[in-house]
Amino acid sequence: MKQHGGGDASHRIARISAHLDPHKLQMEGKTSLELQNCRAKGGSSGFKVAILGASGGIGQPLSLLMKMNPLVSVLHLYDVANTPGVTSDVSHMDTGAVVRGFLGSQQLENALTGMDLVIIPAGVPRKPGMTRDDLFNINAGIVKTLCEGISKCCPDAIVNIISNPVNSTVPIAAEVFKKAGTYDPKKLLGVTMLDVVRANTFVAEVLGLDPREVDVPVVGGHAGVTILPLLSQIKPPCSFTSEETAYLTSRIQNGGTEVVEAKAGAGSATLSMAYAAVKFADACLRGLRGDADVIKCAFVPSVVTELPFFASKVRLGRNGVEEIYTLGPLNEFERAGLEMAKKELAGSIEKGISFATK
Ligand SMILES: NC(=O)C1=CN([C@@H]2O[C@H](COP(=O)(O)OP(=O)(O)OC[C@H]3O[C@@H](n4cnc5c(N)ncnc54)[C@H](O)[C@@H]3O)[C@@H](O)[C@H]2O)C=CC1
Ligand SMILES: O=C([O-])CC(=O)C(=O)O
Repeated sequence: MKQHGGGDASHRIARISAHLDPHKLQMEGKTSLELQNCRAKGGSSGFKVAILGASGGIGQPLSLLMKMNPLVSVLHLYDVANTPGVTSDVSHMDTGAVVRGFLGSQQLENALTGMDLVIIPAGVPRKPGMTRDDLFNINAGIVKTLCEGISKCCPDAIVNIISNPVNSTVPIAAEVFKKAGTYDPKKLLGVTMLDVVRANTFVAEVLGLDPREVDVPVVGGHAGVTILPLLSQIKPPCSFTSEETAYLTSRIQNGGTEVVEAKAGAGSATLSMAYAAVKFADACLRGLRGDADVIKCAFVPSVVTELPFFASKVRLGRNGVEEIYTLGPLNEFERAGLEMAKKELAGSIEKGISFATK
């Protein structure tokens, strides 16, 4: 019997089950890209987004939240483990995005082909007593390989890097893209949104405000003293005692460690990170759509300081980062913090560059 929407019923059912199982696809002799295209026609108009590391602590809630984002028409979930289960689960949500799963390195290229935005939370998290830099030995190689895939399959995509240490993994990504001849500094962004999310929350707590009314710029990088909240520039404008400033700065800088210790060996921030990653990815997509005044903090290739990468407020647009804002007036406490941040950042950036160019 012919069905409305094209194809007979048995073919349509085969197509739907194949979309959930890449192995069935190969048996049918169709490439996953062919299938992706035919499925995408049924989805809503919007952007194509891939999550690399989609089965992890961050990856799973991030997949859930991106499936809920109306700007996403196609959502590719890639990991080296467990993507069939995560994909099956998320794909039952009755939202517009079409979800497809990709398992293992042989499926990386299909996962990346045609993507507008690639979000990378792949890699190991901290345990108590570790610094983010202790993750370098494992995560540097993971990010390098994934970025080589991006260069090959979706060189024009916006890339959001979550994997730690962000202060080094973003420079690694830049070097991989340079080597491949695909580097566009406007499209590479390290995700520091969680620092802003925490800063807004902790400041709101101290001031007795709704966190949604607070906006704290956080600049520098994403580890310890490189996380530099600019409390003198918060919205709404407020002043703090020196005790409040010291307490808030330290709590924001150590927010990640606070979660690592509370989880006691079970990992680091995942739920608040997924929330922050979606907030940031949504801003990138709104920028791509052409919305005006989309401004967020991110760790990007930058000339704001003498360092080649730095986190500050950026304006997101159709080409990615369209404007990077200067730091504005800093008070004495922040100026001292900036010097400490730059010193540590310089070493982490250099470490990433030399890893990728060796
Ligand atoms: N930028 C930020 O603000 C934050 C960054 N992070 C970082 O995010 C990363 C992930 O954290 P979690 O999700 O908690 O870790 P997790 O261990 O729960 O998940 C990581 C996932 O990556 C996958 N993976 C490993 N190697 C891969 C590869 N080569 N290709 C694709 N996937 C691969 C694993 O199979 C796993 O599913 C860590 O490096 C962590 O430090 C965590 C919180 C905040
Ligand atoms: O602290 C960690 O290891 C994870 C992270 O980057 C954060 O929560 O800010």
